[in-house]
Amino acid sequence: MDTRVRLNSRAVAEAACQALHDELALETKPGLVSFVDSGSHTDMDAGTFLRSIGALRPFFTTFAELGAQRAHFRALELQGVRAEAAMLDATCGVNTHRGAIFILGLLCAAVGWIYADGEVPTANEVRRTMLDAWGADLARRANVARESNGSRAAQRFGLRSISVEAAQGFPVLFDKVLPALGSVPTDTTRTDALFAAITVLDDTTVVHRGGIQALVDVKRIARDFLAQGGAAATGARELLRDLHRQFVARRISPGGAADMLSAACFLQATCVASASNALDPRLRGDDDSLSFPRRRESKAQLAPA
Ligand SMILES: CC(C)(COP(=O)(O)OP(=O)(O)OC[C@H]1O[C@@H](n2cnc3c(N)ncnc32)[C@H](O[C@H]2O[C@H](COP(=O)(O)OP(=O)(O)OP(=O)(O)O)[C@@H](O)[C@H]2O)[C@@H]1O)[C@@H](O)C(=O)NCCC(=O)NCCS
Ligand SMILES: Nc1ncnc2[nH]cnc12
Repeated sequence: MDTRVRLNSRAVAEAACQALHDELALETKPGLVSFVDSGSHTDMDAGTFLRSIGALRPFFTTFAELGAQRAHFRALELQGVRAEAAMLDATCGVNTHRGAIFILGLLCAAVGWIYADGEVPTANEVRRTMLDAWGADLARRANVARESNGSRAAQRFGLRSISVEAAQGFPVLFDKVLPALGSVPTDTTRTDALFAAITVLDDTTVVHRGGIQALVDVKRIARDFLAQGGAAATGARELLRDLHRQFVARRISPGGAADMLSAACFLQATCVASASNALDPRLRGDDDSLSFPRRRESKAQLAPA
C-alpha cells in the first residue's frame, strides 16, 4: 500500500482563505475591519476583504504547487506580484492583503514543498523549509529600499519590516503568535494571539498611519492588555471595545499584526504538532492532486540554482 502523503494544493489554498476569513470574522479587533465595522479605515469594509479573499484563492493553490516543484524564489516573487494585482483589481485599488499575500504565499509554498517530500508538515519544518529553500533570496532583498509605505517607515525609524521578518524566518509569527493561538483556537485565543503580535511587531502600517509614537503606544497597550489577563479576563469585552474606540480616534490600524494572526491560523490548520499525529483528511491528496516520490536529498540541493 502506498502510504506516502500527497499534496492537495487546493486544500492548502482553502486553508489560507479560511485563515484570512477567521481573522476578518474576529470581532472587536483594535482599529481593524470586521463584519461589525470598518475600524480606522474609510476605504474598505468586510465586503472589500471578502472580494480580496475570493480573488486570492487560485494564487495560493499555485504557491503550494510552486513549492512542490521546488521553484526558485523568482517564481514566487512573480506569483506574489500577480496576486497583488488581482487583489487590487478585486478591491478597486485598496490594499487589503499585501502583507498576507507575502507571508501566506511563502507558507503555502513551504507546505507544498514538504508534501512533495511525502511528509506531513509541522510548523518547525515549514519554517526550516522556507529558510533552507528561499532564505538567501529573502535575506538579499530584506534591506533593499522600496517606494512603499512600509519600506519608507522601516528605513526612517530603523524598524524590522515585513521583509526583515521573512528573512529571519518570521520569529514573531512562530515564536509568539502561533503559541498564543494554541492548539484549539477560539475567539479568546485569536484575540490574545493578535495582541501578542502587537506587543512585538514593528508594524509599519501603524507607523505609516499614526507615526512612530503610535507604534510605541500600541505595543504598550497590548502588553498591558495581556498582563491584565487578556481576552479571558473579567471585563475584557468592554476593554476591547474601549481600545477599538481609541485606535479609531487616532486612525491607527495594526494591519501587519492582523496578517500575523491569519498566518498563525493557517499554520494551526495545516500543520500537525508532530509528524506522528493524525492528518486532517481534507489536506490529503486523494483526488487528482500532485503526488511525488519521497526524496532523500537536502532541500538546498533540490532548489534550482
Ligand atoms: C514585500 C512586500 C510585502 C512589500 O512590503 P514593504 O515593506 O515594501 O511595504 P508595504 O507595501 O507597506 O507592505 C507591507 C505590508 O505588510 C504588513 N506589515 C507591516 N509591517 C509588518 C511587519 N513588521 N511584519 C509583517 N508584516 C507587516 C502590512 O500589511 C497590512 O496592512 C495593509 C493595510 O495598510 P493600509 O495602511 O490600509 O494601506 P496602505 O496601502 O499601506 O496605505 P494607504 O495608501 O491606504 O494609506 C494590509 O495590506 C495588511 O496586509 C503592510 O501593508 C511586497 O509588496 C512585495 O515585495 N511583493 C512582491 C511579491 C513577493 O515578493 N512575494 C514573495 C513570495 S510570496
Ligand atoms: N481586518 C483587517 N483590517 C484592516 N487591515 C487589515 N489587514 C489585514 N487584515 C485587516
